[in-house]
Amino acid sequence: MSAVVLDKGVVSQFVALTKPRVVSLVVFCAVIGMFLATPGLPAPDVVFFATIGIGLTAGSAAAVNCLIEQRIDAVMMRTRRRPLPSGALTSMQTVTFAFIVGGVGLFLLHRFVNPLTMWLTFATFVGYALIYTVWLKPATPQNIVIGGASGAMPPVLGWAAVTGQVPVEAMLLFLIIFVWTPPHFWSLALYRTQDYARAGLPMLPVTHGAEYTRKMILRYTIGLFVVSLLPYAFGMSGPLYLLSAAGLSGVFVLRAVRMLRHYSDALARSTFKYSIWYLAALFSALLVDHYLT
Ligand code: HEM
Ligand SMILES: CC(C)=CCC/C(C)=C/CC/C(C)=C/COP(=O)(O)OP(=O)(O)O
Repeated sequence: MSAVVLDKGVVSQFVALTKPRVVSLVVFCAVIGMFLATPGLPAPDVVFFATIGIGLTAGSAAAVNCLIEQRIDAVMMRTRRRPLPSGALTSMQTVTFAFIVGGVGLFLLHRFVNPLTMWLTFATFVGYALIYTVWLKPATPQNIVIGGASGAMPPVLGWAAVTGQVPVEAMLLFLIIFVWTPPHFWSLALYRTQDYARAGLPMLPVTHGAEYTRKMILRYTIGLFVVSLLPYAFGMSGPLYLLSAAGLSGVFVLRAVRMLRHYSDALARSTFKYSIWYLAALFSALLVDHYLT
């Protein structure tokens, strides 16, 4: 048994279950929320336990998603090599892992951070691992718009961890990720449409076609342009952030325009990658602005 547990290949399969790259950005946004929540520096122990607790719970949510979607993952080119469809891990191993990792995460939040953060993180877990995965994803092309609410929670969790409250500033950051999620996901869905069609999932390009999806991406990036300026409008950030947000969001809008006019899978793929750098850079700008201006 211990030989199996210590096997390096098995460990990397468990790590893969947690969707580590997605969770890294989730945790990054939560940590930025922690630093923005206070004029000085947040207590190091709170930052430490909140980061680990939110990261573990998010990883557990991703593992539950992998468990529930293993049959779907098996028919999509992008996901068929994941630990469950490839047979590297069993459902039982995944349930046990998700239960332990999520349980430890929530325990740390309750014991060393505060109960509000634990409950909000638990609600985020339920929102993604159950409501989005089981109910919304197979039911409606608006799945990621509604489900995006749980993906938008990380800065709120960070803020709650440090202050025990969820003020309007935290909700502005929620709004930014909420409006960012559709162009993030639909850019990928455009060049993965065949995958989603084969899996029978009602993603927007499958149900409404590529051109409609590209129009919606443009609308959301314009919305994101406006929403990304709100931290400045609300006096939460200064001119350094304003310039960064306008530049980053402007490039996103231009990319959406280009995708609408001259579509190629390569452009959609690079726009998807841009969406990830966009969020990381926007949140970094919030942080730099917070301490420098
Ligand atoms: C409901 C909301 C969301 C949906 C439906 C969604 C969908 C996706 C999908 C399908 C992928 C490709 C994953 C893969 O190839 O394994 C992806 C990648 C990614 N997502 Fe999202 N996403 C959402 C929210 C978020 C949020 C909130 C963040 C971070 C704050 C995020 C960060 C990332 C990152 C960093 C990647 C790249 C992973 C890699 O390079 O392997 N996503 N997303
Ligand atoms: C508890 C907590 C803080 C949770 C954070 C919420 C979270 C994990 C948000 C990210 C959402 C995500 C990984 C979407 C992938 O979509 P998908 O599952 O449809 O993608 P797939 O096709 O690659 O499985």
